[in-house]
Amino acid sequence: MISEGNSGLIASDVACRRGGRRLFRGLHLRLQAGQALWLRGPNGSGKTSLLRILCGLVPPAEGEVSFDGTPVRALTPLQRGRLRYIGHANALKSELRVGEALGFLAGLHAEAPHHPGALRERMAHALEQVGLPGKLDQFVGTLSQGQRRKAALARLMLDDEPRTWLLDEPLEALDAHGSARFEAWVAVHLDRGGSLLMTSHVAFNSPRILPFDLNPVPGPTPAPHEAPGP
Ligand SMILES: Nc1ncnc2c1ncn2[C@@H]1O[C@H](COP(=O)(O)OP(=O)(O)OP(=O)(O)O)[C@@H](O)[C@H]1O
Repeated sequence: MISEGNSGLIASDVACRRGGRRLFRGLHLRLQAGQALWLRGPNGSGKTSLLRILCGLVPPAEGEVSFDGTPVRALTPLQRGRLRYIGHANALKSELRVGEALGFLAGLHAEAPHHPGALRERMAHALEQVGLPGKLDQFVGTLSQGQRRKAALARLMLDDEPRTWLLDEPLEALDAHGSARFEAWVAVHLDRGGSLLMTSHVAFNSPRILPFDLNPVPGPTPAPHEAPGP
């Protein structure tokens, strides 16, 4: 049964403006436990902007977004911790070792402090799952692009409870084996009651990730001198 407390991510009548131009409007979306959506649209149509609106990083120009019944911009840190956003940037500092960078991210949303030994073991296991065994003590800056992407995705393996994943181009820079692994994790994640909204310009096979097309509003492109917005 769906109650406010597990209603998932809901966008109602959302519009987005960037750089003085309306990208989309009237967007309705619902993402519940066990569901996965593939957000599709041409370059510049607003997919990244929508992901950032959905996780509360930027407000929509119109409309509302809620997560389990709470407006997404008013989520407590604990509630926000149930949303996992991974953008184009991997949020792993080059000068840190992989284990330090992942440990920092894991600590950000932890409901209780991790025991350092247990966390190290879990991170090592997560890295094995993404195909980076033994990389815990390697500096992030020495990883290849694909390895960095895999390390960022390893963050998703550190959660006890299934979360709502908002992933911007998770397959970017992954090899065929990495993509296949990703699809396998998604299947397990959905079976556990997690959910996923992802963008991808790379084709993939998972029939469980249903297409969701972002229909841009036709209109003039902004003047090149226009200052970027927040
Ligand atoms: N901070 C900003 N200030 C001004 N304009 C922005 C800003 N962020 C994005 N835009 C503009 O908004 C539009 C949509 O960008 P966005 O990154 O959301 O598109 P996208 O669909 O994710 O594109 P891609 O497929 O290339 O990743 C682009 O025209 C971009 O230039």
